[in-house]
Parts: sequence; C-alpha cells; structure tokens
Amino acid sequence: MLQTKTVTTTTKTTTIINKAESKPLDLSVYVVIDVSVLPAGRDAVAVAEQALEGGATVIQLRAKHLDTKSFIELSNKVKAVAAKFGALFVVNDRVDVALAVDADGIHIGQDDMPLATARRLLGPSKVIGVTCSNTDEVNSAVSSGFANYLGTCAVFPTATKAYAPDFTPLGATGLNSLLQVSTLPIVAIGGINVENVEQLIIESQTALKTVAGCAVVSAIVCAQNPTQATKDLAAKIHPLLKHNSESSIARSLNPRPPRVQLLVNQVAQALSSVRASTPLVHSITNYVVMNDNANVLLAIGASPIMAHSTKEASDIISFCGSLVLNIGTLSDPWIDAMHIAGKKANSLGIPVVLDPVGAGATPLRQSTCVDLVTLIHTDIVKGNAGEISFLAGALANTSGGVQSRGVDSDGTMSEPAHVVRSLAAKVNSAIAMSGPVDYVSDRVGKDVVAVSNGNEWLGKITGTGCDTTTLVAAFAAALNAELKGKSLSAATWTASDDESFDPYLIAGVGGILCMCIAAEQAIAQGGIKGPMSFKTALFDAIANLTPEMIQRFARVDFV
Ligand SMILES: Nc1ncnc2c1ncn2[C@@H]1O[C@H](COP(=O)(O)OP(=O)(O)OP(=O)(O)O)[C@@H](O)[C@H]1O
Ligand SMILES: Cc1ncsc1CCO
Repeated sequence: MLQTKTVTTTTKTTTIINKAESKPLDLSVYVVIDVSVLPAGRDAVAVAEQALEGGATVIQLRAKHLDTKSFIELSNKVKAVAAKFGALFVVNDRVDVALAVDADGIHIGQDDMPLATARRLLGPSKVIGVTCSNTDEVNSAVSSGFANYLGTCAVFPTATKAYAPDFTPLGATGLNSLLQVSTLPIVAIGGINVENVEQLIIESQTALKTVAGCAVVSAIVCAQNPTQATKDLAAKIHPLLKHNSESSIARSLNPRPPRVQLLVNQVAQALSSVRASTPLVHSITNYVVMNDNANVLLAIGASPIMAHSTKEASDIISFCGSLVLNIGTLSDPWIDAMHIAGKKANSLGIPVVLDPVGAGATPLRQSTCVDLVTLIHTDIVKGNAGEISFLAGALANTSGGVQSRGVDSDGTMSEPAHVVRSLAAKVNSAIAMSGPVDYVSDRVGKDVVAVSNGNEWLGKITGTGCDTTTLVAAFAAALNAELKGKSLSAATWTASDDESFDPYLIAGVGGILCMCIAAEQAIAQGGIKGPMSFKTALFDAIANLTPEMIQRFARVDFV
C-alpha cells in the first residue's frame, strides 16, 4: 500500500429485512405427522406429544385427505402441544389452515401455492419451507428471497409419498449437490431412519455445511415407542450437525433481497466461468507486485502474462482476454506500452482494467492516469478511495464533470457511492473503490454495490489492492469471452432491465469478493503468525475458493 493512500471510507450500515421471528430456527429433528400413515387407532396429537418428548424440534402436520374443518381442529391441538415444548409447528401445503390457526409456518411443494403468494399471505414473520428436487429449484427458491428453509424430495426409497415410476431417490450424492448451491438450510426427507441417518449426513456434507436436519415420517409415527424412536434419532443427528454455523441460521432468518441474491448468484457463476475458461490476462503492472499478481491469477484459475515492451505490447494483447494497466512504478517506455496495448485492446473489444496506483501523488502519476482514462477507453477502474477521489476531482472541470465531494478533512469519504456513481458515468467505466467497505459502480452509475467483506489483514501486506485488480481482470476476461460466445458483447451492455447487471459490475464485485473471502478463510484456518504466513494462507485460500463460498459468505448490498 502506498503511503499516499490515507483516505478511508465511512462504514455503511446495511438494512436487512427480518422475515421471520428471531427465535432460532432449529430444524434438526423434524417430525412429520402424516395422518394417512398413522397406524389404526393412533392419535395424531398423542404421537406429536411423544415425538416432542423425545426431542423433536419441528412438528409438521400433513393431512391431505382431511376436510378443512377437521384439519383446522387437529392443527389447533398439535400447535398447542408443540408450543408447550417450544417447538416449531408447521402445516403442510395448506396456507389457509396455517393462517386459520396462526401456525409458525408452512411447508409447500413445487406444485402448491407459489412461494411469493404464500409469503404475501403469511407475512414476513412466518417460516416458509419449500420442497426442492434439483439445483434449479434450489436456486429459484433461494433467489426468490421468500423461503426460510428447503426440504428435499425423497433421499431414499419410501412408501410414504407417491413418486413417478421413473423417480430416482436423491441419495447422499444428490443431497450434496443441493447443499453445494443452497445458502438456505436444507432438511433431508424420505426413507430416513435410525439406521441410515448418520451415513446420509456424513456422505452428503460439503466442505462447509451439513443438512440442517432430517425429517422422518413412518420411522416415528409407526414406531412402537415414538418417544424412544425420536430420542434415538436425535442422538444420531445432533453430533453430526457441527458445520451449521450461526451464519446459516442468520441467512435463513434474513434472506437476501431477491435482486441481491441474483447478483450473488451471478458472481458465484462467474467464478465457475473463470475456472472453466482459464483466461489469459496481459498485465503491464508495477514491479513490486508483478510476481504476486501472476500467482494470484494462477490461483484463481486464470493465466498470467506480464509484458512491458513497446515492441510487443500490441502482439501480446491480441491473444489475451483482458489487459491490466497499473501505474505503480512508472517509466516513460512503460507508459508508451500502456497506450499501445490499451488502444489495441479497445480495437479488439478486449476489456481494459486500470489501477491508478498513487494517482494524485506526483504530476507524472496525475497526468498518466488522466491520459489513460481519456485517450484510451478503460472498462473498469479499480483503486483505493484516495486514488478514485483524485480521478473524480481531476475530471471535475472537464465537460459533464464529476463533483468530487470525496475526501473530508478527517480523511474519511462521506459520499462514496456518489463518487463512484458519478465517476463511472463520466468515464463510462465500472468503478471499484477499495476501503473498509468496497464500492463498485456499473458503467452508467445505475447500480452501486457495497461489499462489506473487508479485512484489515489485507492492508498488512503490500499489493493486495493490485492483486484484487488482476482478479477483477480475470473475471472481466471470462465474462467478456462468455458473452462473445453467445454473439453478444460486454462492451454493448445497456442498463435497460432490472434483471441484467453490467458484466463489469459483476467482474468488480467478483474480484473483490474473491480476495476478501479468501482473507476470511485464511484467517479462519488459524496458524497465522504475521504478514508472511497470512500471505501464504491467502494465496492458498484463493486457490481453494468455491462458488459455494461466494454464495455463503458474500456480504453485499445495493446502495
Ligand atoms: N481499513 C480497512 N478495513 C478492512 N478492510 C480493508 C481496509 N482497507 C482496505 N481493506 C480491504 O483491503 C482490500 C485492499 O484495499 P486497499 O485499499 O488496501 O488497496 P490498495 O491501497 O490499492 O492496496 P495496494 O496498493 O497495496 O495494492 C480492499 O478491497 C478491502 O476489502
Ligand atoms: C509499494 C509500491 N510502490 C509502488 S507500487 C507499490 C505496490 C502497491 O501498489
């Protein structure tokens, strides 16, 4: 980090709508009282009570063939026993019954009432669970922002529910795929019993999470002793749910707003695209960070080429996916090479990412970065608050100029979103501004995203901002190539509809999230003794990042 960079941004408080009651959502031992499965002469309320005595944390009442009046009467009784044990009471399918008895929540299937309608009718405080059989259904339920948890289709063969003749149970592998993509808790169901539950949880778990619980029907309602059967099951389940961190419960109680979730989905998907396409990134960067930048690119799954000669700049960029121009250690021939490569990249539709290191510090840096944003077209400018503020100020007096209200006397920035938004519109580039909270604007200043995953450790080693810039360039290259493959172009993106984000906004957020989440992972693994062991752990963590980690740990918001 250059000493001239003293500006920090003020932290923004994000508002998250709390959609469910703040009592912990314990889905671990989830007992479904299916009236049609109850052995003759058994009373649903008595079985519910026995299961609760054995440690059931949720009781779901399923009564497909019961008339409405009887369903409501029974629900009232089961709700009362669940309340006595502090357990969650959930009605299967019937939103009207859930409303009539003021149940804690509802569980619906894909063919029942649409999720959005159920949420509208039930209001923000009720728990909604939805059955998902595949990753598309999981993605759709998660991105809707209306569900609190997900249930699966049958994990094992079961006679309790009728499935199509060609239905194949999910098994532990199928359950694992759903866990990989879901940021919501998942409850497994179908043929689970005390014999198979441990193996299912262990075999299905991902590096980051297990199921939130297991739901059982006949193993409890048909058991000789439902209390003992529930106790036995609970004893097997509880020790294995260790991966379910509080953040997963928090996410289920505070689902991301739908558009934020859509953005996170696209960023996670973009990481997969980087890994799948291994884009080649041409960097004309400073010699302090050159080797690190190359290694960071390899770690994220891209390929580096560092080339400064004016004699080959044009040739090199012609076969690369993106270009990084970093003004950290300038010399005249390097500046010439930047212009040559930049112009060639522009002519070929290759994204150009500028890091205006130390932008305002000297007249050379001032004129170089102003020339670069005006004489060539930059697609993304990524700098710290001081650098972005300088650029905004320097362009303030040019036509359509940016009013730089950036830096206050105490070194903080009072309106970071305004600064990135207006600079973006001025230079038609996405702007990524680093600090305790990172801010990224799309190229027209319509969407501005605050990324709150900042980590002070990133300031303890030199060049993490420059490393982030190269990650942003890897994302830009992969996304541009993907659009070209569809005969589209990142260059011609227009801010016409709410569903579509600027690919270079995704690239900016993607690069920043990868660096910040990798830092979190590096620290979480322990063993950091100081800056150098942090650096080693950080580079390893970048290599080990998964789209699932982006889904799970991204803290982003539109501002
Ligand atoms: N005070 C802070 N608290 C928490 N996180 C921070 C803080 N400052 C920066 N960061 C994080 O560190 C990352 C690097 O940002 P920084 O502003 O240090 O870049 P930079 O100045 O361009 O670095 P360099 O020039 O060393 O490459 C940011 O993306 C941000 O997430
Ligand atoms: C320390 C330093 N000096 C010029 S560039 C650089 C790396 C941080 O950008």
